[in-house]
Amino acid sequence: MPNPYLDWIVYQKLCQGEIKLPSTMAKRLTCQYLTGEHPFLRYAAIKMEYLYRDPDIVMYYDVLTGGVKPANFRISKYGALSDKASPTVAQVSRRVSAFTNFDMSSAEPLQVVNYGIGGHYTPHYDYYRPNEESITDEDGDRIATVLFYMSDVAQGGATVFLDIGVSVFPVKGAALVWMNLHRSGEGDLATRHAACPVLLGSKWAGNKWLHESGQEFLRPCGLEYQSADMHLKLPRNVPTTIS
Ligand SMILES: O=C(O)CCC(=O)C(=O)O
Ligand SMILES: [Fe+2]
Repeated sequence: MPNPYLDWIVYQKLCQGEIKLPSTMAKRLTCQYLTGEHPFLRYAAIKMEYLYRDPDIVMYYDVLTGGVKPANFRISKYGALSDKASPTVAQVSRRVSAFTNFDMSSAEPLQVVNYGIGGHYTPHYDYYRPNEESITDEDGDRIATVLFYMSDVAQGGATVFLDIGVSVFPVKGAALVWMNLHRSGEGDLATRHAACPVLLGSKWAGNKWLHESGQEFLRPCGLEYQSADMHLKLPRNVPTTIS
């Protein structure tokens, strides 16, 4: 486990956007317009930007153009919406499949969350740790996370990856996508992440967790297994001076 004191310092620095990626990683990051056969992509190419490689963390811009609005009849801090709930929710799923190319039949319902001032989420993994009970065994683990930013946040509210030193500040209408599992199916320890406190404004986010089942041909599994000490080899981006 990471040193809790250093972890706290790194968290704070990432939340303030003060940790830069090493140039070896920055050089590997590309931007492109996603085009393809899917009707949604033919209608409008999506801008995608790699924010990290292996684990791949990708931002897709303008994927929600006014599509999801919080309902005015029920405002709560948290809600899960199935595709059957409304055509808009089903449309979000279709859009995710258009830009990720993943199969949506094993995905969880869209989880919509609102963080007020001070709202945050402490560091965690989205996949099930070996000692945790899986809620959907038959569909496998959460292979990827799709995090929609449904609002801009005036200040704070970044999504940060503590062990690889990545900060992502919310951009309304964008979706952040990352792979949680190695190709072998084991959880990737480098995906440990947190939501930073909202300092000003409010943050609306939507989570869509994609599961392994149905992706066999879309993302073939690999044979390399994660060794027990793999986390020790992560490219840690711990600041060298602590003030
Ligand atoms: O809202 C965020 O930035 C991250 C949320 C998150 O990690 C989660 O809901 O699992
Ligand atoms: Fe998460």
